Order: sequence, then C-alpha cells, then structure tokens
Amino acid sequence: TTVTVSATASHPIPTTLWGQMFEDISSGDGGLYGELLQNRAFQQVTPGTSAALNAWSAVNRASISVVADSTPLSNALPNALRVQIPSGTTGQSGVANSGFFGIRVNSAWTYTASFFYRFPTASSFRGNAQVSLQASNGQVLGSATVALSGAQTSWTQVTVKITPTSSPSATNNLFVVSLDGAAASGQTINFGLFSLFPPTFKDRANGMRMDIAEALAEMQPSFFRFPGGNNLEGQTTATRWQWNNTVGPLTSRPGRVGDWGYINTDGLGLFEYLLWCEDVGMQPIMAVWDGFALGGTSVAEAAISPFVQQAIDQINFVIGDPTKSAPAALRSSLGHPAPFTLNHVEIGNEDFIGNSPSTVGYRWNHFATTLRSTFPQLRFLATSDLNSPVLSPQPQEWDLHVYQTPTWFAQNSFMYDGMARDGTLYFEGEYAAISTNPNDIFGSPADGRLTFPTVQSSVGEAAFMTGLERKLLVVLVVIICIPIHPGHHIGNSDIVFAASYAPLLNHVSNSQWTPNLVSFDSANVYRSTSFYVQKLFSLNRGDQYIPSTLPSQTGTLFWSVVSKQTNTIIIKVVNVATSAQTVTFRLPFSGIASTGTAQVLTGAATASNSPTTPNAVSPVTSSIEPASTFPYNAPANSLSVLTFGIN
Ligand SMILES: O=S(=O)(O)O[C@H]1C[C@H](O)[C@@H](O)[C@@H]1CO
Repeated sequence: TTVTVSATASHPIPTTLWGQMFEDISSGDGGLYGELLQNRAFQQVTPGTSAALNAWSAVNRASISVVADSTPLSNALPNALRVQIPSGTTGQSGVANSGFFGIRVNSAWTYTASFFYRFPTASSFRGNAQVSLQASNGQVLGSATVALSGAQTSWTQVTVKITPTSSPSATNNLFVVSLDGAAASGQTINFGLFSLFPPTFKDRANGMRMDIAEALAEMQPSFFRFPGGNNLEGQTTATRWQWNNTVGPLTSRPGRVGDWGYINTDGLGLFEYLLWCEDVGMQPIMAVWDGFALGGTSVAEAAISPFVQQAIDQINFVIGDPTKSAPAALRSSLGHPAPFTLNHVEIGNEDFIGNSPSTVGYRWNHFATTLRSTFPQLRFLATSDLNSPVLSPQPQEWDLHVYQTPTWFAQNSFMYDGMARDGTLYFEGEYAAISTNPNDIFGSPADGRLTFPTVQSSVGEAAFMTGLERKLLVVLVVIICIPIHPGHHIGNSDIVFAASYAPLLNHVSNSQWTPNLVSFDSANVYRSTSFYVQKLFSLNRGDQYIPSTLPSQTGTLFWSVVSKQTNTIIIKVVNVATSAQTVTFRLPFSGIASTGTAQVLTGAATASNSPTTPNAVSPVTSSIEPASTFPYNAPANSLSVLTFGIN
C-alpha cells in the first residue's frame, strides 16, 4: 500500500477530541471516589434488615442493628447504627466494615477516619473508642483512640488519623470501631456517617483515590462526560440523579438507588466532579435529566417545567452569577466564586431506549427551547436516534453511541463521512468493541462478550479512531456555509468534536458491565489494551490534520497523519490483519529528521491486560528512519504511532 501525504495541513484538530465518559457503574463509590467504607451512612436502606448492615459486622459479641434514629443525624441521613456492648465481655467489642471488597492498608499513608456518635440515653460512661485497621485475623495494622462520653446525647463528630505500621499484600482487611468490653459493658451507642479516607489526588478533601485518578489523568483527557449514562436517569422520576442532592456537606446528601443495582452515596457529587475536571484540565460535558426514567416513565408535558427549572439551577450552579442566582451563590459558598468552564450540556441520555422516543419530542422541545434561551452561550446535545424522531428546535449537537464487534469498528471508520453536513456537530460519546459475536453484542462471555479489552478489540477501536480524526477533511469545503455560532470554535472545522470509550472504569469484584477501559480492585489499577490505544491517540493528537490517500473502507490498514506545532509529524498506522503489512508513505516535507520514534501496541489478538496478566501488552517504543519515501512494516494486530521532526 502506498500513501501519498499532502504537503499542507487542511485544518485544526479539535482540542476536545479525546476525553472520558464517566458514570457510577462500579466506578464511583468504591472506585474513583476516595471513601474506603461501603454503606458508610446507611443511606436508602430499610432499618432492621440484614441488607441495611451491608459491609458491616459485629466484633466480639456486640449487638448491632440499623435504626431510624428518633433524633436523626440529619434529614438526609435518618439512619443510625445502634451498637450494644454486651455485659460480661472482655476485650474490644464493636463494629467492623469490610470496605468495597477489601481495604488496602499502606504504611506509607496516613488515613483519616471519622464518625458521628450519640448515646440515645445519657450514661456515666467515659472511655476510649479504638479506631483501627485490622487484618482478617484480628491483627491490628494501625489504630488510634478517641474519647467518647455518655453525656453526649446529641450527635457529634470525631476524627482521628491512622498511620499503619505495615503494608500487608492482603486486602481483606477491616475498619473497626471498638470499646473495651469490660469498661463499656451494657452501653448502647448510636453511630452515623462513618468515613475512612486515604490520601487523595491533589490532596482534595472528599477527593479521589490517587492511583485510579492518576491512571485517568495519564490519558490527558480534554473532557469528562458525567453523571451518566444510565446512572443519570433513575429507574423512576424519584430516583433520578438530582444535582442539589449531591452538593454541600455529606450530612446533606441522602444518596439514591442508582441505575446499576446498588445505592450511590453521592459523596462524589457535582462540586467534586467540577473540581476533578479542573484538576485534570478537562472541560465537563454535563448531562441534565430530561424527563425520562429508565423504568419507562416520562414526565407529562404539563408537568415538565419544574424539571426544566432544576436543570437551569444545575447549570447555574456551574456557571451562574453568585449575585443573581442562588445555586451560583451556593457554589461560591463552597469555595468557588468564579464560574467553572462549561460549553456543552447533554439533555438526557440515550433517548432511544424503550418508549422514550414517544415522548422525546416534547421533552426535548421544552428543555432545549428554555435552556438555549437561558444560556445562549452553551451548546446542547441531543441523545435520541439521529433525526428520529425529528426534534425541534434542531439539535446543534448529538451524542451517538455504538457498541459492536472489533470487525465492525475496523470496517466503519468512514461512519462520519456519510453524515449530513448541516452544521450539526457530533460527540461519539460511547463506543467500544465489546463482543466478537455480531449476533449477540450484549451477551455473556460464553456468547463472545469480552471481559477485558483484547488486542483485537483495541486495534479495531484504533481503526475507527483514525476515522474520527480523519473525518475532518470532508467537511472543510462546507464549513463556510455553516452559521458560526457565537462562543463555539466552529473554526475547528470538525463535525466530530469529541469521542470517548465507555464504560471508563470498573471494580473487578463487582462488575455491572464488561469490558471497561480501566479496571481496578481495592489495591491495584489495571490499564487495558484499549486504555493504551486511547492514551496513544490522546497524547499524540497533534493540532493540524494532514490529508493523505484514503484507506480502503473495508481494508485492513488504516492511518491518519497530523502535525504538531508545524515541525513534528505524527502518523498513526493501524493493521487489523493477523499478519504484518508494509505501508509506504510518500512524504513531501522538507528537512525530514533522520530518526524518529515508533510507539507500537501489538500482541496476540486475544491477549488482555487483566488481574491475572496485568502487563501482558503495553506500548513499546523504538526508533525509525523516516525519509521522503518511507516504508513502514506494521505488525499484525497493531497500532503504531510514528513521530518525527521536519523543518
Ligand atoms: O444498557 S445500555 O443502554 O447499553 O447501557 C450503556 C449505555 C448507557 O448510556 C451507559 O450507561 C451504558 C454502559 O456504558
């Protein structure tokens, strides 16, 4: 194959092209969000049930149960853990939490532990509670003590620091709050809102788990779509994600039954998401709920305006003027008086599921009409099937999703070339090769579903991604007839302004969906082969697109050429075949450097990075010798990123 490369760039690469899609799908609580205790505040549980005690257990004959406290810690947190220390016990007695399928204990860290307590009946008890991290055999790995008083009948919070004395490799450790059984014999104490935090990314209070945060930041994403995805929607209107329930003190956050089969604490809330975006240098692509819940209910047209108002308030929390808007004033009071960066707001999620198409017409109309007139500087994304039904007002942007086979991705890198050029911009908001079985994409592993990305799935995605980069070319000629929308860099001359693999992240011990870009357990992070594809594209995105001979749509070799600060050329070459192929580039540039680098991701088609083989496949860097006629031998099943200087 010979590829003739143009001497001049055709236009800029959108700066937002590569980023991340996030929702809590075994990825927020117990994952990116730093809290190490599961069911820390007994949110959304039924007192007196065993489910209410999820992740909690009694230590040394204590009697424990979740109660609806007659004096609730707060309106949002009405439940308490009642602990009765039995009479006649010796040794430490109390409660233990097993974390999210384990707790990592690291002696290099200082943990911050806290809880609220009160004595429902005043007592003369005065004594210490021991707050500790323990191995499963009871060995104390780290501990601190805090004085409790039986005179404390109203809620009070105590906080301690714990620096473990060892770092066991085992993670089936416990967080324990206990009292001396003899001294506390017969005492009854109510506890609420426990918390155990390790050090966090950028040392943020209520922040992110460092190793996961660092892995995500390593991809240098330009945007972060949140809070979903399905988890935005709720199974019912009442359980939808509501911004105002996720901000302010943790005692003001009731949590909610999420859409992935477990309770969300909402400790990772709107303010934490926005600070996270700033800390990583991403702009939000923020969703607002649009009147459809996944259980199939739609808000009636006549009842929709309060939900539109809630979306207005959510957006004002992000960008409003604190002197004019209460939500903006709330943002300011939390420590961020300046508005956050926000350009794109998504209205709903997958408004093509079930019966949502039957009501998306009026729902979109009310949300888009009101939000566009309230926030003319923002662009709003539709999430229904493209122009089916036809929406009014016409969407400025669409979020399209595709889950398919590796072969589908390799054969559809021209998907956007066929899109109508009418000024509409596209966000490929969710894409991933998830199954090798075209007849059962969403099936089980026995039917071809991937548990982790494989070299084959990742290279198929890479082929598709060269199309997302390349597609720029076809739109250039029509760019002049597109109304230039104020405040948007339509000069990027791009109809795909953003793309993100989904899902981003999952706990391997509690998956709701596979494969995922990054997996983790309580002590490790696993970077998949698709993570490396995303990272290679994101870190080598260039700033100008350079046209070249188009690949064959159904071939097995794909490429894209970009330049960076005019003096560097980056060629991405994808070979989806199971044998090596040579592609010869005819390079018209002057002053081609005699050496350059190749970063190559390749391996056996079915190879994966996983807990058992965490580093099976990762990019290998070697040198290349570019020239005006430059043959490159692309390995089987590979993505190669070739970089060299020109002048
Ligand atoms: O069941 S699906 O609709 O396929 O779920 C998908 C689509 C949805 O937006 C996202 O939350 C989820 C996994 O990424």
